[in-house]
Amino acid sequence: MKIIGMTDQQEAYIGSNSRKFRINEFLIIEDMDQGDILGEVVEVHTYNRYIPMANDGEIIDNNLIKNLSMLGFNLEDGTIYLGKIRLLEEANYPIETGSNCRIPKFKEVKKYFISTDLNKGLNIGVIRNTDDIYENIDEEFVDLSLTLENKQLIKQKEVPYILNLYDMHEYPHVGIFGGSGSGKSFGLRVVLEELMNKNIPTLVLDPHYEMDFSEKLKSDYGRDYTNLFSKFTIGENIGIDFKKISSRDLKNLLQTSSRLSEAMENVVDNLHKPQDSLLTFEQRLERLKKGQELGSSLNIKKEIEATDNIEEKKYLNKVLETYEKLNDKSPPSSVAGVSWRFDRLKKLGIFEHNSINAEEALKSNKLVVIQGSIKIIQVFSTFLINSVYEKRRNYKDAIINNSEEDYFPPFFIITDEAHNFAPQSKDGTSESPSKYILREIAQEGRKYGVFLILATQRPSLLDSTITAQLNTKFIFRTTRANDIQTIKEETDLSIEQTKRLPYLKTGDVFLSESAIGRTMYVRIRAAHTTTPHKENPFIELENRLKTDNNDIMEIIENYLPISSNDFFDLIKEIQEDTGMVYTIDQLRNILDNLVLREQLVVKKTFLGDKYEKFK
Ligand SMILES: Nc1ncnc2c1ncn2[C@@H]1O[C@H](COP(=O)(O)OP(=O)(O)OP(=O)(O)O)[C@@H](O)[C@H]1O
Repeated sequence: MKIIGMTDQQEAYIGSNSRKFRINEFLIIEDMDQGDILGEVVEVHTYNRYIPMANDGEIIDNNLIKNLSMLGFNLEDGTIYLGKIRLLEEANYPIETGSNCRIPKFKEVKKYFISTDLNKGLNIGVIRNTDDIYENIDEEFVDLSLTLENKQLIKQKEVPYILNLYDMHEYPHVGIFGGSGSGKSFGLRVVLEELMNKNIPTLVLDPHYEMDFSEKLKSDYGRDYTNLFSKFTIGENIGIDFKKISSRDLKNLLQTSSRLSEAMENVVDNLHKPQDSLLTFEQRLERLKKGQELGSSLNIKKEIEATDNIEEKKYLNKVLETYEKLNDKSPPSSVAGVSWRFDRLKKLGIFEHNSINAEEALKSNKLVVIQGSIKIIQVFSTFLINSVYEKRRNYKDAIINNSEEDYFPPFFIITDEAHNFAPQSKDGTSESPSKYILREIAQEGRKYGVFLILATQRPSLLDSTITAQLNTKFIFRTTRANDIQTIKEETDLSIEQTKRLPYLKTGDVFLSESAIGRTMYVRIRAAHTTTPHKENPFIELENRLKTDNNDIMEIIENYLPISSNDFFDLIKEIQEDTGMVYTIDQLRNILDNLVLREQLVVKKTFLGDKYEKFK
């Protein structure tokens, strides 16, 4: 392996008669004057003079070919392997043409690959094309994980990629970008497992209901995560204490079913009082509606006079009081709009629970998964994130102000589909309630030890203020031009790497950590746990059909052989025996289906069709 052609202080071309170069592999150039210099292969080509190909002029020009001959390459001898090598650190002078190149030893390059101790980092995967270096790696980095290639679990054979957790104090937030099926959710799962391994309190918003860690991929691979996470579903076992919400929170919550008009927003502002309980708010709303149904103060007063029932009188007096206070500012149509939205919200069960258990789980260093639809998570998470962020902030501020405040730990907030929680503003599109708190954390969370990991298929739709604060980025396969454009602007990916983005294999990722200042080509390790949605839907359908058919066969078997003339009596019999009711057509369909699945055979007789067991 030799340096060929024109060189400069950053780049050089390399050629070999026998060794193929691989993209992203690391090589040492033994520069005759400057000593050993480390570089990374960023482009690879092969050249064969007997099979000339049009080239874009980047590498192979006539000068280069002359140069190759002068350096002793035998051009008559078939293929020459060529590569472009980029130095990790700029050299003082252009690299000497003709210098030899060699594969580095692990200890020579360790500092470029491993930026932290194992116990201070997250074991994310392996650095691609480092198998030569892995051969003499330190013992502590051997067999840290498996990779999953073509559905096979493979022993580690490359240098591990350890994401520097402790450096997040300085470079706090992470973006995970990639198109559909590129391996984003899988990568997120690996990061979450690693955070659980380190007992880092983490709040995960899970609109896909996929973040469960109870099922292991393989019994002897990775630890058991069952006790390290708690899962909550909004409306089922987590919700909002109504007493704690502000009018703004309530407006946001009401928007989940559909947008509030300005008039409706005013109704909420007038109707909601601080410290309202669910009951006091509901009663006030109901009284206003009742007053508006009666139509005027005079009508309400007439009703009061007309009734002898003391309770009824009391109630109507309150109706009158509410009506006189609020009617002017509350058009009945807007009150009705608020009222049905409120009923819908209540039906979600969101006010029947609080978030104390989730906050306690965070305080005991667990990973807390919040599940629900995107819309409901948008609103609920705004409330929850505000609440926990405030607790953490108060605690940290209290230390500075020498005052007392309950301890609340540093924590991560993680979400998939982040562009839904913090969308980039475009004229006329609606904002997400969660955007402002996420933006605030993106800008000042570092001060308080609150970190974001935001995953999205559509980086171009994510709020750009937030994107700009994401210091570490995982970039999986991306094909959309405008997302690639955003990635170009927001990361330090080289032109060659950007060109490769649409072709990356699922699970391969460009990982760019500000702390390192360089982008690595990494394969995400096999996760220790599996997603609950792993079943192929077509296999699910097939299994379902099999079970249905077996169930029905168990019933039908008792009545065989069956003649089509007896269908009517048979239906009655089946109903008496099992309670199942079929029409003649349904029964015929069932039997024909069992024939198709070779559980029955049908014979044509002069008395009609006769169904018998398949032998
Ligand atoms: N690192 C990996 N190693 C092996 N297989 C992987 C890896 N990452 C992803 N896969 C497989 O590829 C498939 C798609 O991955 P994943 O669900 O993570 O995609 P995604 O980018 O999140 O897509 P979407 O945004 O549509 O949910 C999964 O079945 C997963 O098992």
